[in-house]
Amino acid sequence: MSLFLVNRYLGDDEDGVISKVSHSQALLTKLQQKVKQKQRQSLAKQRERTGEEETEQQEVPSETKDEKRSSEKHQQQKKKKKKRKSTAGVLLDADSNSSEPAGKKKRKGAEDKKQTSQESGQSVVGVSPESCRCETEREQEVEEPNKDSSAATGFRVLGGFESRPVHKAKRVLPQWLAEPDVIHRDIKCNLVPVSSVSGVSAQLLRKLEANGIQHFFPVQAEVIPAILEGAQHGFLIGRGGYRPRDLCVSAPTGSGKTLAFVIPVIQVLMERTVCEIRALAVLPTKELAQQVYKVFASYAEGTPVKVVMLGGQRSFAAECASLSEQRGSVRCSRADIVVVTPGRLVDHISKNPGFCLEHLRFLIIDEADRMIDSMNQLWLSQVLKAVYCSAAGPEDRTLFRRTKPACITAASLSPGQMPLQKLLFSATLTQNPEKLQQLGLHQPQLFSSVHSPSSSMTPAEPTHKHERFDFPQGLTEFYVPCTMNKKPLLILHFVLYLKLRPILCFTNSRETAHRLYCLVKLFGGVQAAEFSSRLSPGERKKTLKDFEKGKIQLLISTDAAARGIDIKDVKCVVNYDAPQFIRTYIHRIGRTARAGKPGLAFTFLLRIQENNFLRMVMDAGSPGIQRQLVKPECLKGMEKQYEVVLQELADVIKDEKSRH
Ligand SMILES: Nc1ncnc2c1ncn2[C@@H]1O[C@H](COP(=O)(O)OP(=O)(O)OP(=O)(O)O)[C@@H](O)[C@H]1O
Repeated sequence: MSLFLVNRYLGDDEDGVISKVSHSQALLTKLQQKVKQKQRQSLAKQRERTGEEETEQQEVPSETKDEKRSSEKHQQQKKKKKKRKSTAGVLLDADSNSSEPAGKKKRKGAEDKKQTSQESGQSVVGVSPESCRCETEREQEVEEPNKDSSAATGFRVLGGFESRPVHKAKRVLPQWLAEPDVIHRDIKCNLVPVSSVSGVSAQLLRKLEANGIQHFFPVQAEVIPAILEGAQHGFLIGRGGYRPRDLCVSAPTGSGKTLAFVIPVIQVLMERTVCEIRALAVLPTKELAQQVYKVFASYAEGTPVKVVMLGGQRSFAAECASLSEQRGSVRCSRADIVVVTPGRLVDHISKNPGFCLEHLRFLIIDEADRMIDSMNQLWLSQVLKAVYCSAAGPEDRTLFRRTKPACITAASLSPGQMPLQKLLFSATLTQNPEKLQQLGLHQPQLFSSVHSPSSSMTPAEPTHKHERFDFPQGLTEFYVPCTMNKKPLLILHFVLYLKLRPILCFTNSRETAHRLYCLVKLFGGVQAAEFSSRLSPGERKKTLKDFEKGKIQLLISTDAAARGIDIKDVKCVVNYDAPQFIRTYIHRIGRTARAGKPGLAFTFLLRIQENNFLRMVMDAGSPGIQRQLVKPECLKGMEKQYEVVLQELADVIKDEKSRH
């Protein structure tokens, strides 16, 4: 049985006369006949009107008779048609009804056409087949408007073809970036008692309290439960057999992001039986890796969890020995958590056969935006290769297995998949989806405290031109208009007379840092130190320790200390050289006003730098930067000594250059 029946119009006679001829031929002949009839009919009418009827009768009597007959027949046919159409019209929608009957329109149109052709002097008598076809076409043209009318055809005409203005495509953020889980900005007003966050063991709670932590900061209160939730059925299998979502955390400098991953990772790994590398924390510099290692080690103490740091301070062989040992023919891991810099990580993946990442559960990427920028080192692809190197084949019968992430199907989830979860942290996490895409995130979830148009907008709104970041609540920003030669006097004025110490002072190059350090030392009266790649890792470590202990009043540093370094009670940050990029500015000033405490940030600006710098800061979402003028009289007293010191400095630098 056919589902659809297609009825074709075969003319008025459906008596089977044309059944032997092909339908199309029959239709064509019929149409041609009709055209002729119409032509004759209209000709006759015209003659009647112009009084030429008699003459015409003499000339073509037989034709006229025929015409009359055909005209009568035609009239009858039209009546029939009209009748049918009016019946069809009853079935049509109200909007398809035409005020004027279609047949009438058709006639009127045809008549109008004829009139026009006569006016233009065209003879209708003896119409050639060519002109006949032309006339037919014209008639069809006149009929066009009637085609629109569904009343004429009996079919409903569907709409939606009218042209509309084309709108320019808007750029939209993926939903997970546009609608993040919001982290409260104000630390002090949103403290959460540590005991009220479920899933943290009594042992860790005791440790937190012993370290003076009674409350979790907002970022910790949000992120710790989220990580624990992804591992609530253990670290070997995701919730419901699925891979947990990767997490991205964007919260201000000093807001406590380190503990937000340290606590849940240790909590999850405390329940492990076999020691294998299950968490890898990757940080851009040795100092930062050292700092994060310390926090991990402090909370892992007293638990079975073992933490190892790979930062290049020890020999490669010593690091290998700390990672695994050989017991007979079996390799045994000696680390559950490894804290590492990208360079050293790649070294161990490629050169250390005892470095096994096949059991990795957490990949923590701290200072994630910087790590994305250093992606050209290809460390991430090396890690993923090492994680999935022994991807099991179909013959594998182990309880849990590890296969490269692909489409989720019933078959792909059986046996259970050992998940790898990426955890990204930064104070200036990029919201550029193209950059984040390089990390191959799985159903990412964003935690952010940035209430900027770019993050609060709906996915349908365009992205904001400038990236916006969150600034620490307790921070007050200033800029100090100055000239190049007054900068050293200004910094001395800050330390000696304003007593803003300890000061962390940033320069744009290690040469400037060194010159300034030498100058301040020659000037005297200030305990100063420098911090840059001029120093060995050991010297840098000692310098930071002395600064933390309060032995150094003025630490002059390159951007080596701009990111992540957590030094308690830095009262003031000075940008001796204005930073070129907003991210650098945010990380530099974030060395003060940490953990909800107050702090001051000053930026020395030359006249030509003012406009661009201030615009950059305001565009980034700064709550406001105030102008701080230092009167020339305040510096007058130091000028004489400064001139002398400048002479000495030239000799010192010359001396140093000759020695190298
Ligand atoms: N719940 C808490 N209670 C009290 N102090 C805390 C708490 N959490 C973290 N801190 C302290 O706050 C300081 C800043 O923490 P942390 O270094 O983790 O900040 P961060 O967000 O990683 O900053 P950055 O972006 O600059 O790296 C540290 O000294 C830390 O000990």
